[in-house]
Amino acid sequence: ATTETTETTKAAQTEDLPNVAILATGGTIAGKGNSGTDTTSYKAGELSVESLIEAVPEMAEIADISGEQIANVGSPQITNDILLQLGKRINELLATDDVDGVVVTHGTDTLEETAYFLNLVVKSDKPVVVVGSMRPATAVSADGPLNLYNAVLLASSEESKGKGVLVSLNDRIGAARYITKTNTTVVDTFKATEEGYLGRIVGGVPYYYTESTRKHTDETAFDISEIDELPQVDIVYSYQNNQRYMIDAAVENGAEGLIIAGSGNGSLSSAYVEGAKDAVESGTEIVVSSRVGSGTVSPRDSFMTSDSLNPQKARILLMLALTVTEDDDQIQSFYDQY
Ligand SMILES: NC(=O)C[C@H](N)C(=O)O
Repeated sequence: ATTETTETTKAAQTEDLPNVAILATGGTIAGKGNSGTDTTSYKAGELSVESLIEAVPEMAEIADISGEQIANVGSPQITNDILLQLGKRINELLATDDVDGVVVTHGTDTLEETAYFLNLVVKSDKPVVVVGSMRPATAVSADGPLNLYNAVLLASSEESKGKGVLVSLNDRIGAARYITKTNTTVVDTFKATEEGYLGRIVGGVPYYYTESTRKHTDETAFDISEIDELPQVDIVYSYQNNQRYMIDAAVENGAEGLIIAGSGNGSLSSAYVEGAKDAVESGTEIVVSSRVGSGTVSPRDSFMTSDSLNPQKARILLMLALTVTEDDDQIQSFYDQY
């Protein structure tokens, strides 16, 4: 009888655990190097989602975990098609009562782009946490396993609900809207220098302190459920002596939108201004962002501006904006709100 009770209690406990789906896309968190000290010449996207889950058995104590392999690539190989597949799958999973939260494992190089995309297209207040690592799984002091555990912890937590898509590495909780990769190699690379983190994880407990003020998830105008292809949006960079052919090439190659990473507060050379004006004439939407890395690009008469979105996130928003409108005022209002 005692055994029976114990088993029933265990079963009840398991039922009570939140269900977290881990969707794996590759990256260094699934990377393998040749030695424990190889932290730069390893191969990203090698380990399967099953191996990632097996490496952290402690996760089973806080959640019922399931795994799905969406892709297994280094994050520079993440395409619009993968973004759409991932966004749709997350919406499908979160629409059921069987999934309480989602963790996406991802390479860190373009992680903020995927996180911001999901922040704009996930239609649920359930937690979605994007996680990566800076050291491959084979490294001495690999950071992936604890980052993954923390991501599952956040995805299982009631407190994480309604905060938009979260990014967690290095015991920090970041908002997809604000966080960016700031260092090529160090573990402490994801930062939001102006807005800061939403919180941190201490001794297995999430502590939240702030929230993003920008609209996200079910508050946005975007619905990808019927979308099979995103519009082509490219980025050109500002530098001294730049020539307009960079812009012309993007237009000739079919860019429906173009982000210009301006210098300073979005300043542009005369060559870029001329190129951009002609691009607008030929139907390409131009948004000016900044190469500086932080700060808001102030509104201007001639072109739309990206608010405080860096060029790579400004691109994500313009792709989605172009799925609903070509009206500059409406697109600008998305930059002001999201
Ligand atoms: N730390 C990382 O994950 C970097 C890797 N190259 C990637 O983005 O896939």
